[in-house]
Amino acid sequence: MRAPSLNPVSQMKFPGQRKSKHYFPVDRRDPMIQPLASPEGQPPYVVGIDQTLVDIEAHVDDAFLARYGLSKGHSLLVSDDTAEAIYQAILAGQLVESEFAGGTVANTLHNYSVLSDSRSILLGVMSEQIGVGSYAYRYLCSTSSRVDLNHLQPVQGPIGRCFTFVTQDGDRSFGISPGAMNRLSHQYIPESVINGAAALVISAYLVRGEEGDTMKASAMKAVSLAKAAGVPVVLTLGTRHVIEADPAWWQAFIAEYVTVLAMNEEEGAVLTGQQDPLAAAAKALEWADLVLCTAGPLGLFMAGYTDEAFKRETSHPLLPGCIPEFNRFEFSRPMRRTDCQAPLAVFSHISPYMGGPHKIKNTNGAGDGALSAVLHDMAANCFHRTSVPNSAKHVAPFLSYSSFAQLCKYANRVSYEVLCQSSPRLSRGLPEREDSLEEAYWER
Ligand SMILES: Nc1ncnc2c1ncn2[C@@H]1O[C@H](COP(=O)(O)OP(=O)(O)OP(=O)(O)O)[C@@H](O)[C@H]1O
Ligand SMILES: O=c1[nH]cnc2c1ncn2[C@@H]1O[C@H](CO)[C@@H](O)[C@H]1O
Repeated sequence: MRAPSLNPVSQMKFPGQRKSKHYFPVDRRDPMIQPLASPEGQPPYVVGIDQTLVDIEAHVDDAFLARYGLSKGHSLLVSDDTAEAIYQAILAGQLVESEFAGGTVANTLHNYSVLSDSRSILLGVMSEQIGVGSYAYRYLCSTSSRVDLNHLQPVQGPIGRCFTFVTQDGDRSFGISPGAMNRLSHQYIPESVINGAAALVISAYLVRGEEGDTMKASAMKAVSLAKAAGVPVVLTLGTRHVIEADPAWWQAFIAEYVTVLAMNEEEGAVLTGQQDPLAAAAKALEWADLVLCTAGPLGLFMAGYTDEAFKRETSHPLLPGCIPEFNRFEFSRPMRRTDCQAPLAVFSHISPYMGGPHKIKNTNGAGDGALSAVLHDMAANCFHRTSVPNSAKHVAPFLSYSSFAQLCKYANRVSYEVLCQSSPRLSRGLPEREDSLEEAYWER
């Protein structure tokens, strides 16, 4: 097992220059501003709850998916018998490409920690007895040492398995064999950990359990604590099937608890009834404060609120869409609707970075990557607020350090990196400076 504590980190890596203009002015200090935090001050952390599982990746054809009742592009639970049959089939065909820690929230935390070089905390279960080479062992081996696993709940039995099937078009479909992944007890949701976080990340998958599973109740405890403490709750929708089972329940849940909603256009369509990702993001603003809607080869959209008093007009070309010139105020920074005296809805969009990688082998985790970038920017804002509280950046309670437009750029860049590394978990962060960026892309 790992050492109980992590290396002390008193700094946090900031999102960095994603454009030549200062994305974060790390080397330009305003002499009038005194940083107040002591050098020992701890940077913020992000906490998340996930179903602990390992992705077992295999490349198969559509007929294979049909044979085992899987749904293309989605995540379905499979019975123990089906899991065993699948496992034998992929072993016999020597189809296993990799076995790697997965889980949509855990991927997001891992990537957050890689990008920020900073701490995140994962809540979930972990097998009490771990043999070398077991799934639990692989899980621990492929999680960043910046992800704090000290609060995991020990359980009897295996963690979950996520058969990750990549088809020829690069799309991914999941079959989940849950093991003990849904047994998280509310006693392993520490109030102090939730209350001190820059954000709490959960996924819609957490409610998908069987009779007797405790995960949903534990997640509900966490969101209630976060709400009471004013900690932003970040919900990622995970897969269409979970939402379409009861969209009205999700709408009410989001309205009650969620600050930041992340979804792809399919999930957005079942939640809101709007096929168009921009329209879906706009509709979701009825319930959430900030929305990230990824749309595969179309890039991604963000929607949110800013106060009329702080709106900033873009210098980019105005874009057409179901909301004409929707990006007009994309240089504004997001705020909670209730923090705005006169809330103004703001939208932004970006096309895939460099048009997307030359060849995409696997799109698994591209959306999780985008969300980890948004979390990094939100946590950087918390860090800056405690370090330089009298900065003009904090005249209002903004949710992120950067504007909608910059958030889109950063999220999109991280998705591209996930696609290039062909893995939902980044093994390295982004370059400090993107020398090629200006000429190659932003200045185009
Ligand atoms: N085919 C593609 N070409 C170019 N860029 C892509 C492509 N697919 C995905 N991307 C990039 O990745 C981002 C996220 O993709 P996508 O909408 O597929 O995420 P997702 O379905 O939520 O993924 P996951 O659930 O596996 O994390 C997009 O906004 C885009 O920047
Ligand atoms: O039921 C689930 N719970 C948690 N994570 C899941 C589930 N199904 C799939 N993924 C995870 O989603 C990631 C890509 O977004 C994959 O890495 C996979 O592990």
